[in-house]
Formats: sequence, C-alpha cells, structure tokens
Amino acid sequence: MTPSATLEAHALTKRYRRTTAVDDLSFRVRPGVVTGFLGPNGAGKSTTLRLFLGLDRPTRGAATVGGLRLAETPRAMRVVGAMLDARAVHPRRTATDHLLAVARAGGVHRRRVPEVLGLVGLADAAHRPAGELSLGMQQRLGIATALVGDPGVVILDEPLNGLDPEGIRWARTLMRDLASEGRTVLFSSHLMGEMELTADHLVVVHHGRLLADQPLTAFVAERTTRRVRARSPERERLAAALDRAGVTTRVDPVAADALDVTGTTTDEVGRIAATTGVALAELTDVRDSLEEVFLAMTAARKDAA
Ligand SMILES: Nc1ncnc2c1ncn2[C@@H]1O[C@H](COP(=O)(O)OP(=O)(O)OP(=O)(O)O)[C@@H](O)[C@H]1O
Repeated sequence: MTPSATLEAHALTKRYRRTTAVDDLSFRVRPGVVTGFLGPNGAGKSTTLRLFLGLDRPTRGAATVGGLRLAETPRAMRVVGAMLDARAVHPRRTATDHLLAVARAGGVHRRRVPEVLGLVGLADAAHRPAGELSLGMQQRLGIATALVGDPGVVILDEPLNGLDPEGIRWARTLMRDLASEGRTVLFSSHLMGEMELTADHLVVVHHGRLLADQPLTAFVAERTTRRVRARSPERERLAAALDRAGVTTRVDPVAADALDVTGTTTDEVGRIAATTGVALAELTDVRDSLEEVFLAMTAARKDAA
C-alpha cells in the first residue's frame, strides 16, 4: 500500500457559466477513518471529487492530496484510487481486460488484477463482459478499479448505488477495513441510513457550501433534542407525576401507553416512576437519526434563503 495522505480543500470554488457548484469549501479528510461526503442532489459533491482528482480545474482555491495537486503527483494511481461512475467501462470488455488496461495505464503489475477481483468478490465473473454484469457487480468492478494501484487514498462516489443488502454490507466492511489499514477513505452517498452505519466523520455540503465537518456522532448529538420514551400501563399517573416534577411530556397518539418526555434523562424518569409507584414497560433514550437531523438542517437553510 502507498502511504496515506490527507485530502485538503482550501477555499475551493468551482463556477460553471450560471452555477456555482462549489462555493468556498475548506475541509480536510484524514487517514484512518471513513469520511462520508453528504449532501442532497446537486450539492456539489461530484464536482468536489472531480477537483480532487484533477479532472476539473477550480475557479479559485485548491484541492490537494498530501499538499500537492494530483496532476503534479507522480504515479497518481498509487496515491489515489477513485470510482466516480461505475458504468464508465466498455460494455464488451471483460472485467479482467478492463482492470488490465487500468493497471497498464497506472504502471501497476498485472498480478494485481486477480488480486483485486478476489477482493471485490468478482473472481467468478473475471471473464464476463462488463456490459453483462448486474448493476451490483458493475459497482464492485468500479471499486476494484479504484483499488488497482493499492492506493493510500480511496475516493468513491456513491459506492452503494445498485448494491443489494448483502453488497451494501460488504462495501461497508470494505471501507472500514481500508480505513483501519490507515488509508484515507472518502465516500459520498445519499443513503443516510447507510452513511450513519459506515462513516466515522462527516463533511456536509449544501448548495456548494460547507455545512459541517465533524465526527458523525457529534454532528447528530449537537443537532438533536434528546428525548425519553416511556411506556407504562398507568400512563396518566406517570404523566401527572412528571408534570409535578416540571418535566414536559407529550402523549404518543399511536401507542396508548407511551409518553415522549423532553428535558430530562432516563435516570430521572425512572426515579420519578419508582417514587410514584408506577410500573414501567419501557424507558429509552431517543435521538434523531442522521436523516432527520440532515433534513431539518437543510429545510432550515431553505427557509432562511
Ligand atoms: N459540467 C458542468 N457544467 C455545468 N454545470 C454543472 C457541471 N457539473 C455540475 N454542474 C452543476 O453544479 C451543481 C453541482 O453538481 P454536482 O454533480 O457536483 O452535485 P452532486 O452533489 O454530486 O449531486 P448528485 O448527487 O446529483 O450527483 C449542479 O447544479 C450541477 O447542475
């Protein structure tokens, strides 16, 4: 493996004729963790990734890998491996021929090809034309393409698209393994449940601007109201006791025995239930999901705009 490197966007801006796709973005993507690149359609994720890969030139600012622009980096394929579009493979070429061509272009030994095919679970499909592969298999071939140079930095644009649940699980484990080997792993996804399970760190963009750059747990914790869900066969008595203690409760309109309690902890609700002599059937800490936090955040931006 080539040593990993930090990706850095510095005041990165990309304007097309009428659109500002990327607007003054500054952030770093570090080795050893999986970083999720999150944003709605059109937020500027693919453009940012293309700028890192030197496939487009910034209007202003810089996108560097280990402090260098990729175009200035020798043996770039060993430094950064990327998948931007898994369908960008000639349909009549076999998986092996495609990877051999990639290896040749990058100055990588051909013995790496069967190795990466094995790594992505495509050994049995090695000699099938890419056009005959299922969407999920094409996605795996795209990921194999990114890994040919055994790079220290791996960039994957929507790697989970088209994968079935088993494939998603596989890709998630692969990204975690790549990071635990010390690589820098950046992937974009609009599947927020998956991102929540996979990413350690988040870079969030909206309308080309940076909204957040922080650990996923902190991103969610800082923007969520902690609630406690309590269920009791004596809901009314529990609600009255909590009310006396100055705690806000809301009855769950669906579950007849449930209360949503805000502004307190499970410890406190448990204590109040015990001193009141009310039986509890459930006492749970509730936090918003990444999806709920993200949607609330982008909706707030829309209102402010
Ligand atoms: N070559 C281009 N010429 C003109 N406009 C472009 C070009 N590439 C991207 N854009 C515009 O820039 C904005 C950001 O697009 P980009 O593809 O980077 O977003 P994204 O976050 O990757 O979205 P998606 O998830 O839909 O791919 C969009 O408004 C898009 O239409």
